[in-house]
Amino acid sequence: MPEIVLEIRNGVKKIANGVNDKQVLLNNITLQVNKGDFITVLGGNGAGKSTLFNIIAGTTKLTSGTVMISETDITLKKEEERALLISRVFQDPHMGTAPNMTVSENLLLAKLRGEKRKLRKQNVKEQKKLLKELCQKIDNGLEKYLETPTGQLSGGQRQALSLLMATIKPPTLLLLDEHTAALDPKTAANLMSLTAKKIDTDQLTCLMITHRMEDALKYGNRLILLEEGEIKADIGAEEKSNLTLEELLLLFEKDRTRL
Ligand SMILES: Nc1ncnc2c1ncn2[C@@H]1O[C@H](COP(=O)(O)OP(=O)(O)OP(=O)(O)O)[C@@H](O)[C@H]1O
Repeated sequence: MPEIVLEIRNGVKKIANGVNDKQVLLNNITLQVNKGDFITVLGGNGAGKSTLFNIIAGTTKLTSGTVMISETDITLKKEEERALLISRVFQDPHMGTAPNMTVSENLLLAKLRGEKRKLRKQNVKEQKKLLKELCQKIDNGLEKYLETPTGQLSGGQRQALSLLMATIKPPTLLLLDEHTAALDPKTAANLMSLTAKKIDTDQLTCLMITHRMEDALKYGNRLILLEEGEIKADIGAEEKSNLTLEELLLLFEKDRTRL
C-alpha cells in the first residue's frame, strides 16, 4: 500500500456572493496524494486551483470536509502550524524571500524554520560553506550572490532561491503555485528542470499548478484537471506517459467549452 501524504475528503468551499447567494469554489473534492507523487495541476482561470492550494496550506478553511496530512487531521490547523509540513513557492518572485536580507541569510532562516535556535552572525559564518555547496548543486550560479540582498536578484534567481528555501528542510508536501509563470521562456525552462531535479533527488511529494501544457505533460507522474471547482480528470502515470500534447489540449478545450 502506498503511503498517503495528503488526503482531502469531500472538500467543499463556498463563499458568500451577495446576501442570499453562495458561490461554490470547491465542489466536493476528494483527492489522495501518495508519497513521491509529483502531480501537475491544470485548469482554466477561475477553476479553483489556487483555492485548492489555499485550503491545503491553510490560508483559507474548508466550508465542509477534511484535509489530512500523513493521517493527521489538519482541517482546523492554522497556516503557521501547517507551514512546518507544507512549503509553497508562489508565482511572484517577490513573495517568499525577505528583500533586504542576503541570499545566505534567507537560506539560513529557511533552514532554521520551526527550530528554537536564533539567527546569529556566527551561524551565517559557520553555515556559509554548506549554503554555498547547496547553491552550487542547483547549478545556476546562485552561489555567487550569497552576500547579495535578495531584492537585487533577477526574477529567475529569486525563484531558484525560493525553491531552495522551500526545500532546504525537505517538506512533507511541496506546493508549486505557477512558480515559473512570471519568468521568460528560457529562465522558466531552466527553473523547471532544476525543480524536477530537486524533486527527484530529494524524493519530494509535490503538487504543481501550471498553465504550460508542455510542462504539465513532461513533468510529474500524475496530472489532474480542475474545472469549476471539481476534479474533472485524474491521469495516472501510465496514461500520462502515453498522452500527447494534442490529446491533452483536446481534453482541456473540452472542459473549457463547458464553462
Ligand atoms: N476570496 C475570494 N472571494 C471571492 N471570490 C473568490 C475568492 N477566492 C477565489 N474566488 C473565486 O473563486 C474562483 C476560483 O478562483 P481560483 O483563484 O481558485 O482559480 P484559479 O484556478 O487559481 O484561477 P487562475 O488560473 O486565474 O489563477 C474564481 O471564480 C474566483 O473569482
